Amino acid sequence: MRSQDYSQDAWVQRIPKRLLISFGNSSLDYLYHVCYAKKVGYFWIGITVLFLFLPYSRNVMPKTLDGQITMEKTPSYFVTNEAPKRIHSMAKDIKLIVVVRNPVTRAISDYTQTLSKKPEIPTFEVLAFKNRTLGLIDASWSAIRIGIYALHLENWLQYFPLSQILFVSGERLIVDPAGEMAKVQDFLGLKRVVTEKHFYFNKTKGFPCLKKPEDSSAPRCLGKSKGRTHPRIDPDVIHRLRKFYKPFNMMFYQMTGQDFQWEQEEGDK
Ligand SMILES: Nc1ncnc2c1ncn2[C@@H]1O[C@H](COP(=O)(O)OS(=O)(=O)O)[C@@H](OP(=O)(O)O)[C@H]1O
Repeated sequence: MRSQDYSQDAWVQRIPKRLLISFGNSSLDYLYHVCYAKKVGYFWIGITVLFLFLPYSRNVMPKTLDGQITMEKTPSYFVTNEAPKRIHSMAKDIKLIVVVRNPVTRAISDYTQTLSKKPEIPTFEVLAFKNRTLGLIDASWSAIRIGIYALHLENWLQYFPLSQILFVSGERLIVDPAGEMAKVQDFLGLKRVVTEKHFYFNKTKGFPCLKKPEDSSAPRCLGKSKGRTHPRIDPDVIHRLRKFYKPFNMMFYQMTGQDFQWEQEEGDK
C-alpha cells in the first residue's frame, strides 16, 4: 500500500470532485453536517458564485491530500440554469449528490423560512395561487417553481449521466439516516464509516442527531432554524398542490428510476 505523504507540499487546493446539492429546504444541511462531522469529505460550504463566476475557485478550497475527497455543498445549484454547463466545463467527472423532498413540504418549509425573516408577507394560501377560485397555482412563485424537480433535472441530464448523480431522500434521511448514509458512502466509493451507532433520535427536536463524538463534549443536533414548526396550511390548498405536482413527480420518478413515494404520504408537516 502507498504510504500517505503528509508533508506541507502534499496539501493542495483542489476543484471539488463531489458536490452536495439540493433544491433547498430538503435536509442538505443535515447530510453535510454528518459528512463533515464524520470526515466523509473535506468541505467548502458553497455559494453559487463559486462554480459559476470564479474561474480560479480552486483558491478558496480547503487544502487536501491526494486521495482525500474535496466536496462542496450548496442548496441553490440545482435550480440555477447556468450551473450544470459551467460545472461540467470545470469538472465533468464530478459526482453529484442531490437531496430531494416532497415538493409540497419543501414549499411550506421554504415559506416558513421566509416568514421567519419577513413576518409581514401574505399567507401561504394567498401566495400559492394565481386565482384561487379557479384553483390556478402560481408556478412562478419560487417556493413552488423549485419543486418542479423534473424540469430542473432535465437541464442537468444534458451534461451529466444519471450514473454520476445520487438522489438522497430527505424523508428517509430523517427516519433512517444510517441507511441513506450507507448509499452516500457507497456512491462515493468509501468504506461505510458512518453507521447506525452514530445516530440517536432526539425526541425534543423530533429529528435524528449525531451522538457525542469522542473529541467533543456534546452531541450534535442541527440548530433552531432547522426543523421549525410549519404554519397550518388549509388542507384544500395542500390537496390542490399535491395534484399540481403529481405529474411532475411521476416524470421525476421515471427520469431517476426511483419512486420517492410522495403521493403516499398522509399529510404534510
Ligand atoms: N436531523 C435533522 N435536524 C433538523 N432538521 C432536519 C434533520 N433532518 C432533516 N431535516 C430537515 O431539513 C430541513 C431543512 O433543510 P436544509 O435547510 O438543510 O436544506 S438546504 O440546505 O436548504 O437544502 C428542515 O426543514 P423544516 O422542518 O422546514 O425546518 C428539516 O425538516
